[in-house]
Amino acid sequence: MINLSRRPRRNRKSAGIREMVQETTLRVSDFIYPMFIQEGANQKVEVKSMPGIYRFSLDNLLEELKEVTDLGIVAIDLFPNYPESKKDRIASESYHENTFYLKAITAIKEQFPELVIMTDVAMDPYSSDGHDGLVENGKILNDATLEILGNMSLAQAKAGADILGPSDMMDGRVGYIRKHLDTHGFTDVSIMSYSAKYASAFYGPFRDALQSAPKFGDKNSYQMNPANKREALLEAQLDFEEGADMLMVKPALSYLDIIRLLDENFEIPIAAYNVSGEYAMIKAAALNGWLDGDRAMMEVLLSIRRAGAKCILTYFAKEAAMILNG
Ligand SMILES: NCc1[nH]cc(CCC(=O)O)c1CC(=O)O
Ligand SMILES: [Mg+2]
Repeated sequence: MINLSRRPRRNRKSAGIREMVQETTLRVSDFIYPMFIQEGANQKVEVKSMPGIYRFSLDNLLEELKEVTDLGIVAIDLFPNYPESKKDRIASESYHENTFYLKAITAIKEQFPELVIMTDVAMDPYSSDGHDGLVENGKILNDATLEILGNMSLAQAKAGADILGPSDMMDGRVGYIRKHLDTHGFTDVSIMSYSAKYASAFYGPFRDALQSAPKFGDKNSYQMNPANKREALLEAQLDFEEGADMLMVKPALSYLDIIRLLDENFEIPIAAYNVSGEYAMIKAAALNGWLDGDRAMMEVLLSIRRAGAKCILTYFAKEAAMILNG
């Protein structure tokens, strides 16, 4: 026998001990479930590149939400899909009082008053240019976009949103939105800022889901360069100072170091967005029989928590909840 004073395997010798010493845990309430809504009735359309994820009309979404809330999921992030015919340069549909997205928020809140509803603040689903900001001569205008985001935010707050998620990456928008909300009496509406949002290939399936891909160019003049880390600190610092309640890193898996960095530097909750492409990757491999989808899913979610995220926006929310609930 070799004389070893440290045998780490002792802490792995039984299921009980392994559980006892487990450092990071996943809870169903860690998840925010992103969901897609479209206009119409009795619609449930599977997103091709996201098996198991659908675009629902409101009636079917309300049905689905029964299942979602029964699983113990406490929060959703709702994204609208608009037809090309409703889009314009200034995303006017986004703050039109009678638009189906805003009416849906109110209807969901009525039926599920306890459910936390997060909304997306950005122009892209409503923009004929498919960009998150206002386009002029091929350029994305920062300050003119803020005004539109302010209108959109106020409309979503009025509709009943609990948390607004500015995902546009314009400078100064958190402060602008905060002030606009406060001025109109919505001091209780929270902001979860997409603080470090990278220009990523992993948003592909989401843009399929919403038919929201940019009509020209790319998003590199507002979303961050995947090579940069210090810049994430600056973005987070600004959002913190401007009044964000929570900071988000997006995507999650290629940016675990950024999650950790923000968690170590800020005293507000850090969220991570396990994005559409990260979901699609695991689904595709699992459907091919190339890996165990359930195990890969749980491992990935745990890694995001371990890196320091308090909550995780994930399309896996339902499936992971089923496993966690046993
Ligand atoms: N403002 C748009 C927005 N909000 C959330 C996502 C991506 C989410 C995902 O891939 O799951 C995107 C796409 C983009 O920036 O092009
Ligand atoms: Mg910023």
